[in-house]
Amino acid sequence: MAAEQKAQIGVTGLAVMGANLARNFARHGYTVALHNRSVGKTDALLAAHGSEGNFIRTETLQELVDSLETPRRILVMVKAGAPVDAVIEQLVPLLEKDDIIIDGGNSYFQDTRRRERELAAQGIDFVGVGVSGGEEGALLGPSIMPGGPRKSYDALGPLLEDIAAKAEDGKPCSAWIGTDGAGHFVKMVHNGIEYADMQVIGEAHELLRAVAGLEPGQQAEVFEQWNTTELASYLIEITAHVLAQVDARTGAPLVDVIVDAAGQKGTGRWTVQEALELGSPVTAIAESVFARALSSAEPAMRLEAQQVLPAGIGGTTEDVVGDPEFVEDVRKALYASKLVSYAQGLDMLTMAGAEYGWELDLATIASLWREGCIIRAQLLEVIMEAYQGDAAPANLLFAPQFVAAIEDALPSWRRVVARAVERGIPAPVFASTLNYYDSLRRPRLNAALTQGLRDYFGAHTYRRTDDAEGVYHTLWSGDRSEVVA
Ligand SMILES: NC(=O)C1=CN([C@@H]2O[C@H](COP(=O)(O)OP(=O)(O)OC[C@H]3O[C@@H](n4cnc5c(N)ncnc54)[C@H](OP(=O)(O)O)[C@@H]3O)[C@@H](O)[C@H]2O)C=CC1
Ligand SMILES: O=C(CO)[C@H](O)[C@H](O)COP(=O)(O)O
Repeated sequence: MAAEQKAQIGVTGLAVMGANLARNFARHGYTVALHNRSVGKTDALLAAHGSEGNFIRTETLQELVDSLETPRRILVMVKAGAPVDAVIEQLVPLLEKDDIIIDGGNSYFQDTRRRERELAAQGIDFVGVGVSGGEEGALLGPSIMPGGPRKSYDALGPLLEDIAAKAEDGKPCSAWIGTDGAGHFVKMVHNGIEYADMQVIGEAHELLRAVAGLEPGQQAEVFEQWNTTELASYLIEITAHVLAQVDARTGAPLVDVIVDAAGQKGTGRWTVQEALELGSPVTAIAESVFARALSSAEPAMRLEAQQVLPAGIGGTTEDVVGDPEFVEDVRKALYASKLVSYAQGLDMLTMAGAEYGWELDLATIASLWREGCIIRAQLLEVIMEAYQGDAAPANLLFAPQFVAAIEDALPSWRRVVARAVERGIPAPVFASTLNYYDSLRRPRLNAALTQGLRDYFGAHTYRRTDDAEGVYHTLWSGDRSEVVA
């Protein structure tokens, strides 16, 4: 390669994601400058894949900066958190006005907002970009959710759209999401939905075994079949693969030798923390985060619980081994629960848009999630259509096609939750999504009594159903007459 040739994009951080994104850019004809803190990863990438395109090897950030055409585009793919700040701190003195730093990791969106503010003051565009698709997606086409200043997308968009996954209609799964941390926020909620999707699939897996008596290998066939229905999605597809996998060491299903303690890196937890701040009821995501915590936080307590806590099962319910009707019930319940968790996540995006001044377009977001990302699913095509046009539903569940789907699934959904409760099989997402659904449609909620109690012990006041304006208090410790507060 000619020494003076400049790269169109630089990537620093060449672990799984950075290396594969760099290769993806190179495969699309871009010259890519490579940098990693420890040079070993750079050399390993070049040794294994250097022939895939034009790469420029650099050892220092100064070399990386010098190898790029201006305005520079530098993709940072290092561990989220302090490493991102460390890299920015080292890069900034080397950059010029209008250069762009792109953070493609799973950064916390408030960090992204802060970084954008700080760098804008120095004339540098900082773009927080959500990237989903894991190792394979990064190489073959991820879903890309860029935030940051709108003008930065003019310089970045064409590159991102080139390497992004393409939906069935040929549209790239990359589009500008909104200012500052909007891209990372949307990726965070994507991951929250990913948690809920995986948790409810896990609940279905447990019920298929405990109630329907299906072993993992048989369940793999069930999931494979479900993947030909409206449940069709990447996570259902790979569930079939994982359940079919036999452990070479023991001959048992691999899933049975994996320790039942789920890890988490933070994006699900952040989604719930932020939902609490916004007052957004993402119950499916919250239950999923807590289910992972319960599985892993206190193993000794779980062991003791198995010894000391009774099941209290009355023996009124029987297994329905191999019963195709129960399997179909689980499938329909899974679809309904999935719809609710998407509805909750999208509602959270609407609330966040209002809070942070982002004009989040739910049709665009659904369109970006159609391919490339972990939650990609046939359903997202339908969700995208539901939000297109002027008559977008206030809640995803109100879209006519989903009202009909839920109506069809409801008897199954209720049977599955009832069966899980009767049998003492945990199904927090199946149950919490059904509770959300029933709460949403119930004319009166028990919140009225909560308000009465709050007024009783803390004079917190309440509003009356027959007076839209007034705020009232009952003199609970006096004569119990009502006064205007
Ligand atoms: N793995 C996945 O499936 C996905 C990951 N992401 C996100 O993408 C980002 C990258 O993920 P992944 O590829 O898995 O890599 P990791 O999150 O494991 O990060 C490893 C990389 O970070 C670098 N690094 C760590 N600390 C520093 C530091 N202080 N200064 C400079 N470089 C540092 C490492 O350099 P060195 O080699 O020198 O140690 C290495 O290149 C993360 O934010 C992750 O959450 C997003 C989507 C999917
Ligand atoms: O962003 C991702 C996929 O979209 C990553 O795979 C993420 O790390 C998954 O989260 P966790 O490790 O908490 O399960």
